[in-house]
Amino acid sequence: TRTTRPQRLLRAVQKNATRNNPLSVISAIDDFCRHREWAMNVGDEKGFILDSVVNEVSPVTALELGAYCGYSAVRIARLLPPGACLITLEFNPDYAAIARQVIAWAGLEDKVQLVEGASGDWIPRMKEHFGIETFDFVFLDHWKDSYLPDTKLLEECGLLRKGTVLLADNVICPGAPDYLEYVRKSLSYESRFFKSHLEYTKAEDGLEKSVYLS
Ligand SMILES: CCc1ncnc2c1ncn2[C@@H]1O[C@H](/C=C/CNC(=O)c2cc(-c3ccc(F)cc3)cc(O)c2O)[C@@H](O)[C@H]1O
Ligand SMILES: [Mg+2]
Repeated sequence: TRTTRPQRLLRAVQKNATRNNPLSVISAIDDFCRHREWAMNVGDEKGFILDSVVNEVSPVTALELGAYCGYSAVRIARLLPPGACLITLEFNPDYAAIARQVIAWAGLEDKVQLVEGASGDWIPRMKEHFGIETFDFVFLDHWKDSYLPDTKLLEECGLLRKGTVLLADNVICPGAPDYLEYVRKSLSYESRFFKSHLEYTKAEDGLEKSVYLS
């Protein structure tokens, strides 16, 4: 096929969503993925849980690992208080280009800093490059075997503080067993599982919310 799925997803947003209306962008993507082509966005059911955690934390500094097409960046950024910002790391240039346009269509480019690069390279540079002391909220939704190493890297770089909330997608499907074992056994985290379903399907999945206790 000439176009890629992310390109067709972006076209659906530009066709069906209203500029500067994040909810219409979210709905356009959910409709596209439910009725046209499945894509690995966190989706509406798990997205509702993501929204509730973001609203509870009301983060001033937020980090996302893995932007893909920008769906969860729009879900998170639309809820941020004034002056707050979301940094999202995406190392696939094609996905990054789509995500930038989806975020711009939602009118949220002033609240989102999309960084094109690998999380392992950029996490150590958060302080000197973005002036970030610590993150209030981290959403993990990139390669599932990167969840644990990146969490340990965030700890080592002093980017987590007492009360920082980590929210991880897909802890059942595809699964992140080493990450789950770590946050559930470690005395540095208070962890809780939110049962849900794999986006746009009836398959079991869920989110793990882990509060760093330092
Ligand atoms: C190097 C570190 C690093 N640094 C920066 N960006 C990185 C990165 N590693 C990866 N990325 C980007 O993140 C995104 C990857 C996301 C990976 N997500 C799933 O695999 C997934 C799968 C299913 C599912 C698929 C098929 C099924 F049958 C069932 C379930 C459902 C889900 O919700 C899922 O999130 C892409 O944009 C990568 O370019
Ligand atoms: Mg996911």
